[in-house]
Amino acid sequence: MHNDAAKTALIDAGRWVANKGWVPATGGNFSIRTEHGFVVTASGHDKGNLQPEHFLELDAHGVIVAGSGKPSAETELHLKLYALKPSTRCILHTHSVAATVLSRFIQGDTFSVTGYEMQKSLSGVTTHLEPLNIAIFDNDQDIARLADVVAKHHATTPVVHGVLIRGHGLYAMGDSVFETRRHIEGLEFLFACELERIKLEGTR
Ligand SMILES: CSCCC(=O)C(=O)COP(=O)(O)O
Ligand SMILES: [Zn+2]
Repeated sequence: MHNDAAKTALIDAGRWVANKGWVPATGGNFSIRTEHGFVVTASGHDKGNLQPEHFLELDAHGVIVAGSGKPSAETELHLKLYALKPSTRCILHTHSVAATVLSRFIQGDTFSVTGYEMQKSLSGVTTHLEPLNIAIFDNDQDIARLADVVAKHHATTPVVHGVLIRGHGLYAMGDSVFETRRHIEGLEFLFACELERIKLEGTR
């Protein structure tokens, strides 16, 4: 994808996730793999009202080649996820209430669900009968260190659709902007269902 098309797609995605209430208070950051590198949101902007000047262009090594301001504080995690899964073309990071609360409530290192038809919104999933697992990592203000922890985990348990960062939010990934948006929407539906279920019946 060309840089300008990437920015347009991310502006549109930002408006969409903001309308869902998933990027409050400048939370969240977005990126696309382009022909020659990456486009990533600049730090600190309202992700629901992005403008073309709110992006930086990076080369294939993650070095800034165009744009002003600072790249997202979480750029290193985006770059690591692209490196871990080379088919990934778009990463959208969101801060929904459900992802934030559930990732704190779950004490283990995995959000695991079975039995929901919506699991099939995630690429490669063909049945509600098998567990869908999303890894949860403890939040860390040292993003390089957090990215290394994700990479270490990926060596044994590959990251496929995204990861949760505890008390922080969701990183969803996909082979296109459309797929990443579908993964966010599907995962957020599953998070919301699990929160409702836990409220009704506890963790059983
Ligand atoms: C305002 S929420 C704290 C920062 C954060 O987690 C986030 O997603 C936004 O950071 P950025 O540097 O990309 O604006
Ligand atoms: Zn964040």
